[in-house]
Amino acid sequence: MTTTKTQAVARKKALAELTRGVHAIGLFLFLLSGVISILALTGSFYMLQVYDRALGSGSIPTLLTLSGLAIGLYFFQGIFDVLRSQVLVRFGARLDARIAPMAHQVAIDMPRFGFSTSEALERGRDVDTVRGFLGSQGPVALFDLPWMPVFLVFVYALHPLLGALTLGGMVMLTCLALLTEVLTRRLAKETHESVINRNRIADSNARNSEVLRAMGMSRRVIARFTAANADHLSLHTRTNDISGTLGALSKVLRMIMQSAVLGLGAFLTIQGELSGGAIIAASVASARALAPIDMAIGNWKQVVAARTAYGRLKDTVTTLAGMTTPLRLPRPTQQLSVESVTVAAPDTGTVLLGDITFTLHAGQALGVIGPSGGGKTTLVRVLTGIWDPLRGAIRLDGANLAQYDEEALGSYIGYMPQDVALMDGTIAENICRFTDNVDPDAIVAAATAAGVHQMIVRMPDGYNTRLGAAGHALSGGQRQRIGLARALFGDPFLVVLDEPNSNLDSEGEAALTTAISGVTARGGIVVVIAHRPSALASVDTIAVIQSGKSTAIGRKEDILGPKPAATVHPAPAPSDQPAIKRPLRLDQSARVTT
Ligand SMILES: Nc1ncnc2c1ncn2[C@@H]1O[C@H](COP(=O)(O)OP(=O)(O)OP(=O)(O)O)[C@@H](O)[C@H]1O
Repeated sequence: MTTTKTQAVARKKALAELTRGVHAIGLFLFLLSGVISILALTGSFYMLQVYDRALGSGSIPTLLTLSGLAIGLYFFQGIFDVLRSQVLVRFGARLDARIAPMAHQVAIDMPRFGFSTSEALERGRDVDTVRGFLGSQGPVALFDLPWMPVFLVFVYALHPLLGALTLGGMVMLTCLALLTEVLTRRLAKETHESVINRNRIADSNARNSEVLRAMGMSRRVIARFTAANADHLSLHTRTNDISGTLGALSKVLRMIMQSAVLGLGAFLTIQGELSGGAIIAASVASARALAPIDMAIGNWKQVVAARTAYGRLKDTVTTLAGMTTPLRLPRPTQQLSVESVTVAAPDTGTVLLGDITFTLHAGQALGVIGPSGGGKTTLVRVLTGIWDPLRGAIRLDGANLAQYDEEALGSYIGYMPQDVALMDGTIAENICRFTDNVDPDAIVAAATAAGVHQMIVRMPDGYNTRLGAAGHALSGGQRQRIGLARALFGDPFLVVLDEPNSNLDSEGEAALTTAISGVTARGGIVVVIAHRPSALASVDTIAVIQSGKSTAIGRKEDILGPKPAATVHPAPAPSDQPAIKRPLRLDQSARVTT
């Protein structure tokens, strides 16, 4: 079977899994709604019997029997109503438990592809929207809709003219429901987009809290938020105006209908075509026939929101199912090869890095230098699998990164981003990447390799120090050093460090140099991005990346010149860039050999 076919089958299976039991539960609720609708005729039958039988005969026992029967049936109706809402709520909770992990998986993946965190978190809210809807009156109205003919038939049986009047009312209310759908559909989409836009600004403001305070920017960013919020409110108001107006119109129509049925009933009674009880019975039954449409119009906003959210969740599930889980490949031990790699930004498709080729062998350390915006972090993103290359391949021991199982690949790679934001948890949890049943020695070994063990044990709670959101309980340098320990945890084969010394003091820089040497000594590969030359002390190879190209790559001495005899770390060049000895032009396919 081809990969596309396999993925299509997997998507179908995932969708079937997601909707497993939906048909059975749907059928059960449909039938239950039928029973409830039939029981809802109790009031009408009661009226009919009381007027025509009990009052006619003047029999108290008949009246008592009828009343007792009606009360019993009302109780049954109540029990079935409770049962229906409980089934809906439990079904919502089951759906939530099934989808929430997948929605969260997508939410944490989305920012990698240029989506804002508020857009990403929206996926989590989609689950809440669907679950909330299932617990509301919306689905009750939808399940009652197909049973409206029961009441229509009842009214028709009382008198065809009353049936025709009720049918006319149903048609008018259905037209109103369709009009609500047409008028609010586009607005609902725009309102959703305006919420995301407003939340994106709110999210960005909250993230920059310190900068805003220090530079007195609060008033201006609040104004930006207020403008976005005003857009949202205007759309929200328009949507509510439409659904509110049409909702009120449908209520008025229902009341007119109820009176019209009474009036027509009275007319027919005067004409001697209808009994007194039938007037009330017809009025109650016709009101009940129109109630589901009225309720559907009233809940239309939620219906649209739940439908849209469910559509997005279905996409999420099928997309994730289309991804094949690769076989777990053995830990790489030999080499990293970058073969004619071109990288484009996932959101815009702009090419950021073109045709990069090099090979590193076990025990090698590559320093990547170049001006700001040249494409160094972009290289890091493809080396670590954060972004897929547009063309070319990154291979570890010959296997493309895409062939590795994501979790296994993560354990073969150590990555330290430019801005180290640690996670809410303890230092130990952060270093071991939240691994379950971890060997404490492995945590200490990683901290020791990063030269941060002493710093940690000097803290009052040592490895159990809680870091708070984004690790704000630590200084920038401390975060960077713990980030290095996290990158070194489990002795990964490939260690990629993006400007690992930007916040380090001399002690931290020395520890970094030792850590890099440690990785190469145990047969690992290090790629280190550096603006400050001290990070290059223990690398043997240098690549220069500028304007999205690799303009030079080769042995460190050839690119930077021989190391000055008296200094351990090369002195910074005037531009704060390592001085490059050779002109910035080299064969793109230059291979670094050991
Ligand atoms: N997600 C993205 N979408 C679009 N363009 C991007 C994205 N990320 C980076 N870029 C662009 O790609 C180019 C290279 O960025 P990159 O972060 O790789 O540079 P860099 O060499 O690491 O810079 P610095 O040394 O300042 O960190 C820049 O022009 C940047 O604007």
